[in-house]
Amino acid sequence: MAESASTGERVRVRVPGKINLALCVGPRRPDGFHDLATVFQSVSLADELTATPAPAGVVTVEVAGADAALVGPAEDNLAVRAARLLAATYAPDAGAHLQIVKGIPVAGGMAGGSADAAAALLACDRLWGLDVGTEALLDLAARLGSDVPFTAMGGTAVGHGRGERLRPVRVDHVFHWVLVTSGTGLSTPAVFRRFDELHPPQDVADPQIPDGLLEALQAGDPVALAATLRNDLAEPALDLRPDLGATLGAGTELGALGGLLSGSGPTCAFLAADAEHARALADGFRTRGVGRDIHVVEAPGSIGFPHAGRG
Ligand SMILES: C[C@](O)(CO)[C@H](O)COP(=O)(O)OP(=O)(O)OC[C@H]1O[C@@H](n2ccc(N)nc2=O)[C@H](O)[C@@H]1O
Ligand SMILES: Nc1ncnc2c1ncn2[C@@H]1O[C@H](COP(=O)(O)OP(=O)(O)OP(=O)(O)O)[C@@H](O)[C@H]1O
Repeated sequence: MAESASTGERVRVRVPGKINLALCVGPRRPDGFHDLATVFQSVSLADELTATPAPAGVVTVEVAGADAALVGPAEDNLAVRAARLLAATYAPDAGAHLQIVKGIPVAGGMAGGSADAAAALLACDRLWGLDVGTEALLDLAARLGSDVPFTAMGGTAVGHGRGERLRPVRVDHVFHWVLVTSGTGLSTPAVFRRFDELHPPQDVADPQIPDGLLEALQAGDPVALAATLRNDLAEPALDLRPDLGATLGAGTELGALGGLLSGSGPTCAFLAADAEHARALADGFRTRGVGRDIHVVEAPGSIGFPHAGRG
């Protein structure tokens, strides 16, 4: 988890969004999920969640920030569901007001809702004085969604299972990326469904992390990293949203080292050689009028819970 601070009866948590440097998708499982081999990395684009006390059994949410209008009703908010799940499991009489400031694009493939759920778990655990421990929080996180455990950990991690089985990876180098958001979101279940339509299960191999990816990360070598980036959801996402092909093409033309769809999209992520190159790429996207917002970010964007991973 990113930085958090408590002042009296107020707990504030800053929680980063993520990109998947590799998102390798296996066949659909009987439970409807897909086994993944993925490398998650936090980026320096974050939401902020503040939890304050509320009467017993009451959990409310208020959302502000760029994409606030796109977040659905309070009862569907993943942060509210997270706080209610923590209360139901450990503190039935607890209540909280949650205030979220969105910095992560909504429905952008960057795990914004998942990040807020992770932030709510950590903030309410502190607010209510529970101290349930990292393993228990990660268990609850996995029940809320496949991306929630990683957003609770932050940093860099290899993910297996449906993305909830995590192994943290130590990365001492910073990589520079440009994120190009889209004016219209993409539904994660719809992208996985199109993957199934395009790939009959018998044609889908067990997913593997691309050779050389982790070595490139640990060597701090963006050129080598660019050669290993992979997202198996790009094909179905581009099938649903052919306009994203132009965004990815613009990145190649502007000289990005590599580019890929972030998660299930539609945000596209472009790898730069260094901070100056990232700023130049961002200027290029702005000049061409590509995408909705252009963000220059660093990855990994935060340090996670120490020793939070599970094999
Ligand atoms: C695309 C990624 O963001 C990559 O990290 C994640 O795989 C999606 O994670 P998420 O949004 O937390 O997804 P969940 O809320 O767990 O699941 C939403 C839906 O996505 C599909 N889903 C998700 C994860 C997975 N490993 N296989 C799937 O098929 C399922 O249809 C599921 O009903
Ligand atoms: N706290 C929240 N922040 C943003 N979206 C939320 C939140 N709670 C629920 N949602 C809903 O979840 C849906 C997906 O939004 P989200 O921003 O999490 O997508 P995403 O980044 O594409 O997710 P992922 O990368 O995990 O697949 C949207 O329809 C949104 O209304």
